Amino acid sequence: MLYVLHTKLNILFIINPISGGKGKLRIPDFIDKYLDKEKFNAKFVFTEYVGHASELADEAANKNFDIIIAAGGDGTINEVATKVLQHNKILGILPLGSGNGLARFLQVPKNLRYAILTINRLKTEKIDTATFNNKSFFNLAGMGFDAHLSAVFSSDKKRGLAGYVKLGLKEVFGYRAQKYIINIDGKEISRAAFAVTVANSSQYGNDVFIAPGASVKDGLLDVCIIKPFSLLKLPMLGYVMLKGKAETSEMIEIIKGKNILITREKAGAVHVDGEPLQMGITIEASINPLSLSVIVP
Ligand SMILES: Nc1ncnc2c1ncn2[C@@H]1O[C@H](COP(=O)(O)OP(=O)(O)OP(=O)(O)O)[C@@H](O)[C@H]1O
Repeated sequence: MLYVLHTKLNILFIINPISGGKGKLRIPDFIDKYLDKEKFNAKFVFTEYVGHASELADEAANKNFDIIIAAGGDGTINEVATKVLQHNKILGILPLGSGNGLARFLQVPKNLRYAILTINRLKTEKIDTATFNNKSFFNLAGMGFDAHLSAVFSSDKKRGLAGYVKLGLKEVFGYRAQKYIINIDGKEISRAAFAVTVANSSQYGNDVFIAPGASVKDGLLDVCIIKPFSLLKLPMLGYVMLKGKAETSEMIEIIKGKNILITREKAGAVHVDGEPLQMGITIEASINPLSLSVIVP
């Protein structure tokens, strides 16, 4: 949908200063330089703690903001989009995170100037959103090694891709697969798995594809089961994901569905769009088709 404007739209940029590990103090000036002032009344705010983006987005939606921009990574998008969805507003993305999984799927330009010009054009599309128990997610949610790593990463001072890879390699050595019973639209399977990811979109970020065939417009979730593997095969797993070949690899099983119930051995870590949380033994995931308006190129 393309908007034809008679009055200016109020737009709030919620900027996470720690996303992606790079300084962002000059970002408001940069946005101001390229944003179309004929179309928008803009305000900028920096987040100060975990959960702050969600509070700011809720407050803005309750006031008269039409569009709320998440300037950060998937964690920031999660907080902002959850409130945008609740209030039926429009989400925009400036991909300033470490991985930028959803932004990459939507092909929002990584170049900040082009990403701002994308906002100026104001083309929107509806995308699917999903829930993981009572939490909304937009890119990926999961358990197993992914969740363990996101918990360790969140307490690490260094963000960015290099920090993530370094930590991943360190943590993978001590990690043991767990058993899961997974019910997908009424069909039950039992699997030992290194990780179970429920994907709305296709990648963790940085073009590492766990669900290359996933789409935010198909009304389906992709349940991706990484099977237990010998550490000698770790480079192969990396290769398969970087090449977008997870669907044909013997190391990963992918099943599409709408309503997923996962029962695991013990309660503990999960991740929702890369942010660590604790949940119980059973986790229910479901899809809300074409429920969120997002600015796209
Ligand atoms: N001022 C702040 N200080 C510390 N943490 C913050 C602050 N503002 C936001 N956060 C938290 O930062 C976390 C990481 O944000 P985000 O996911 O956007 O970046 P990232 O992890 O670098 O990128 P990606 O998810 O794309 O890999 C989120 O949990 C968010 O709540």
